[in-house]
Amino acid sequence: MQIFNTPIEYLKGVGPQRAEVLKKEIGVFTYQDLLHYYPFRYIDKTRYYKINEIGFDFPLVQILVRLKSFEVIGEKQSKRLVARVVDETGELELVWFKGLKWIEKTLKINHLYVVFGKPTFFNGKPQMAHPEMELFSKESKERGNLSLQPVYSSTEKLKQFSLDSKGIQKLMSNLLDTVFSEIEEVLPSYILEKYKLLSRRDALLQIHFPTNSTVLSRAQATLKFEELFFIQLKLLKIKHLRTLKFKGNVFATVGNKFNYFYENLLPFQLTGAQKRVLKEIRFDSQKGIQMNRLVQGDVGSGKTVVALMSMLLAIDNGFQACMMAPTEILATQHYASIKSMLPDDFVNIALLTGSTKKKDRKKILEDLVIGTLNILVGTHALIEETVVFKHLGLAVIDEQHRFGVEQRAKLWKKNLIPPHVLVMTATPIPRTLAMSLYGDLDVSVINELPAGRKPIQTIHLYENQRLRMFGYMRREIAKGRQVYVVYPLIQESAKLDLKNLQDGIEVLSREFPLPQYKISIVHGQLKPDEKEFEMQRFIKGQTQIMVATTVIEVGVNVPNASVMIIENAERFGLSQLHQLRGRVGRGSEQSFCILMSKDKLSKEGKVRLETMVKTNDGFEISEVDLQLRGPGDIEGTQQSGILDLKLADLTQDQNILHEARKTVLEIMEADPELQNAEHQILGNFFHKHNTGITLDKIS
Ligand SMILES: Nc1ncnc2c1ncn2[C@@H]1O[C@H](COP(=O)(O)OP(=O)(O)OP(=O)(O)O)[C@@H](O)[C@H]1O
Repeated sequence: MQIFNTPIEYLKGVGPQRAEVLKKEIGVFTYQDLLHYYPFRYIDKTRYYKINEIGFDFPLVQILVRLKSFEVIGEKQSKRLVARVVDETGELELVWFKGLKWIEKTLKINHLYVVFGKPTFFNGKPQMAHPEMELFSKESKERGNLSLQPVYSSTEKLKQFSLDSKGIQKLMSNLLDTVFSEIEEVLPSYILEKYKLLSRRDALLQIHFPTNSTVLSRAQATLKFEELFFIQLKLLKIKHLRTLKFKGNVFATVGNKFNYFYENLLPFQLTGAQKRVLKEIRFDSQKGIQMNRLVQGDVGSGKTVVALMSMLLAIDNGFQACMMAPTEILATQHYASIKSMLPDDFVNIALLTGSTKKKDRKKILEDLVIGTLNILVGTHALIEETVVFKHLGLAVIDEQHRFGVEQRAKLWKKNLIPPHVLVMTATPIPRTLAMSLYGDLDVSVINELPAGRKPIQTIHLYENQRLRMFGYMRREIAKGRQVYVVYPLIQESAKLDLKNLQDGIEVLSREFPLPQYKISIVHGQLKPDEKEFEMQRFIKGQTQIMVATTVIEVGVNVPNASVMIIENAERFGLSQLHQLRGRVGRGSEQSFCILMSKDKLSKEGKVRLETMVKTNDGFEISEVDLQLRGPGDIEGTQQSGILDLKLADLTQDQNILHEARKTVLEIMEADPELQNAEHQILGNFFHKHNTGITLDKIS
């Protein structure tokens, strides 16, 4: 095993200088790092193309040509090296914009070259920019036998040390010579057989030196499976260790508060999905095992009431509960909506945020320690050291996936027996991401909207159709409804944001003048109490229009609002648009979402707006979002470690992820300690590669 940790300078063909560049440029420090430096594509080398075959939109090709001439032309930015190459059918231009000096030095007139690249047409002539090229030699003829030529990504700096794709491949060949016999299997053989995976040795060999495309696909599938399998194993192992280490508070009874609320106070019938999720929570919380559950529900699906009833359950069993929200506005909103559902002296409930006054804060903390405070709602202020509960039984985190495994663990530090944890997310997360990001949690889904909701109608309008937008606003306000108008927040320029907003307000105030119409304005530059004041005016129905930057994005609940207008909608991400739209359609009347955009949209911007018009389904939207942006840009993924994926791609490899997770679940069910003979191999891998999972880490 240790051989894989050998520093890369010891590999034949590397040495100290190249080692430095490999480390700096592509993070390759050890043999192992290089072994997992996979090609990012393969060139079909079964043939050489002729220049006169090259057409528009051609794939990567390999051609055999003679170099006739080259020269550096242009100034500054447009400075480039242009080379003229020919074969018996025609002439082609090769162009480089970077690394000119280096390339110029290596080119040899009248020699034969093998050139790879993606051809295009420029000014009517075939051209190839930044091609890879090597002198034609006996060796390249032989390597031509490899029908699929791997391409490794390289950098200008690496190339200066002859580590272009070919150079890296040479190192790979040396590496495999050295370590091949040491590569050990990591997956049990029954899994390899079941999924027709290659042995690990073959997979690693084939991914770097593929014999043909069929074997290559199997090699890729094998390594992807392995990668995703071990992430899942890690997550589910955390979960298992947690159950071993922590007893859970037992919520044995469904008591008076819960029942009274359900029978007398609940203003509507729970949906089937809400009931099911509550049942799951009740079942979990009476087992004596700490609950860690994710409740996923689309916007407006009624998560707050589920959270509240779970908290009542905790209180009925002699515990306290807390609810944590990512922003002050949201925490305040949760606090207000919970209070509004309960009579005054039903439970003791308080709000704690960064702007709670010193005196109030002191009283809250005292009540918390002696246990007279039942529910504490707040922001991240709740996990500060000074906040001490007498007996915290349940923590609800309304988190919009801002918390990863480790952050959640912070909450548990507060208690000998950690509280049950309920994570609520409104933005639907694509299934694959949810599995990876929250793989250690049990998942409940509220997949049903309250009865009587009409699907929101979404309309996309361009600037020259603004009058129609005013029309919608007037009509709805005349019916007694309220309207949101939202402007994007351009983080880099708070001033510009404000200007945008102010211009918008000016126009709106002209169209909707006082005293008939009243407008609330909320933006990031206001103090918390000013924001709160403006929000309250709108919530209470004293104003009909709420103009805001995206501060209202999540969680605001004004059922009477029926129009959501989003200005510069093309600037928003899909999940944000969906969240914003979710602020309307929360009552029983027909609601509208109007997406205002500029005329010229990018391709992606167009897809986003079309998707919004087409569907109201948050899960569908999140899948499109994942495809457009990739997992890296989706909030929360940073902390999860799933971005370190070397090969697997969460968008394309959903099936593999699914199967990997299923396999791990079966293993953890049957043999959680990984002691069976067939699973020892997994235990070994786990310990050797230490994935960072120890009891300390999760305590
Ligand atoms: N079963 C139900 N029947 C009717 N109305 C309901 C039901 N459950 C919740 N509601 C109402 O629907 C609205 C949305 O509920 P809630 O605020 O809990 O949604 P949410 O899931 O938190 O959504 P978001 O993430 O968008 O804030 C509220 O006005 C709430 O009172």
